[in-house]
Amino acid sequence: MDTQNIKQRFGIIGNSPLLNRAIDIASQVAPTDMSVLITGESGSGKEVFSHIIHQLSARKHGAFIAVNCGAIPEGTIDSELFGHEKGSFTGAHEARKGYFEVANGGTIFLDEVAELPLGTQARLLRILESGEYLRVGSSKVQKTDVRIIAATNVDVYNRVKNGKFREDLYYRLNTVPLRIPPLHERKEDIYLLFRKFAADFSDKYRSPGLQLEPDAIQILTNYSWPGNVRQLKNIAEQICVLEKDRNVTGQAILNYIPNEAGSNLPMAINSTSKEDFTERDILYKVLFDMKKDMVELKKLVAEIIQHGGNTATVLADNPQYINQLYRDVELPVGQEHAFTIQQPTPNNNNSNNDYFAHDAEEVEESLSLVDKESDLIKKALKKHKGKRKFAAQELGISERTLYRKIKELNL
Ligand SMILES: Nc1ncnc2c1ncn2[C@@H]1O[C@H](COP(=O)(O)OP(=O)(O)OP(=O)(O)O)[C@@H](O)[C@H]1O
Repeated sequence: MDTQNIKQRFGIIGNSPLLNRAIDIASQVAPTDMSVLITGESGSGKEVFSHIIHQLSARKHGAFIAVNCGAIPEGTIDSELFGHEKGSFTGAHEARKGYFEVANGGTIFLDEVAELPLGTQARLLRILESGEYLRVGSSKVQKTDVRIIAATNVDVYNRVKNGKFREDLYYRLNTVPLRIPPLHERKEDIYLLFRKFAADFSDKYRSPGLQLEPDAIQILTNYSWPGNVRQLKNIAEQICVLEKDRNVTGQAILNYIPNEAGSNLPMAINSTSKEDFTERDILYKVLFDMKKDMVELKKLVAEIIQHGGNTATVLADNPQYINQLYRDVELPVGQEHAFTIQQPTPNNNNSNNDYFAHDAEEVEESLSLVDKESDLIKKALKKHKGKRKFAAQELGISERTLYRKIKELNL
């Protein structure tokens, strides 16, 4: 099947040489049964390519199972992939088939493969080498015939160097590397993709078609698209649904595209929207600090409970809580290092309780952080150009948790 036919069949939009090259490699490797490691930024189309490979292979009538390794908790991943025997761990009331058993004769797509724990990597290597595996809680060797397509948006070799990914597994998976180019390396495809998505969404929502002014096209093309095709699709949908004027100007487009620091967008962003962004930035920072305070407060309360309610001892032993919680507050002389929090009573207005009350207010406000969570995550991802590792660090959560939240919140 030639490149154009593949594009038509799988709904792939784009004409850039880099994209065409990736399609060529996928179609050449598809019938060989070799393992493929697909690399590419978030949202660039790795899963789409895994489907192409499966569908153009002799296994096309077999199962195709996509597993998001980053979203499955470490404690259950072996059982999900390889199955388990009844009673092999608390809660294993029944024996369960794993994906490798279910996909026998087909293909497994292991997305975010770099997130696999080392123990699971050893099991995976065994399957790749001999097709053999053990169910969790069993010593009976099982056999399966599954093709593995793995994908990652991080540099797996870097993980190898840091001892987080097995080198032998890396080479075994990477028999054929397939790189999906990010949108900023195929700018000529951006407008094409936008037009296709906008037309599809106009159909779906029965809204009139969109026309882009030249400056709007230029802005779309110059934007860096850290979330790649997925982000472009989301923005096309938003514009399609929200934009009243179907003749979309550059200024209108700017309302949908995140502001880029050191932006190379061709239009000057007017001063009001710039100010808005700055205010929003400050708000995010405040919310983020409040979330950190919440965590510190929770730790502090837990410590106090563990110490039978002896607040003074806990505070004296843990000055870091006070430093963190009261970093922006000038404490009264003599109380910088330790003070007791008394039970607040309606008439008790002493200075210690003022602090307590002050914090209680903040805690109350910070409850709304649940609603702000998705905004914060988006903001962190934008700030770190879609790099989940750094966004997770900034948010103070693990990369795995961030990954789960992105899926949960449908970001
Ligand atoms: N060239 C393309 N033409 C049309 N649609 C595309 C193209 N590439 C990707 N898409 C669409 O973009 C979205 C994201 O693609 P996909 O899920 O394959 O990305 P991914 O790289 O696997 O993402 P992640 O890193 O989050 O796992 C999907 O809706 C997919 O259909």
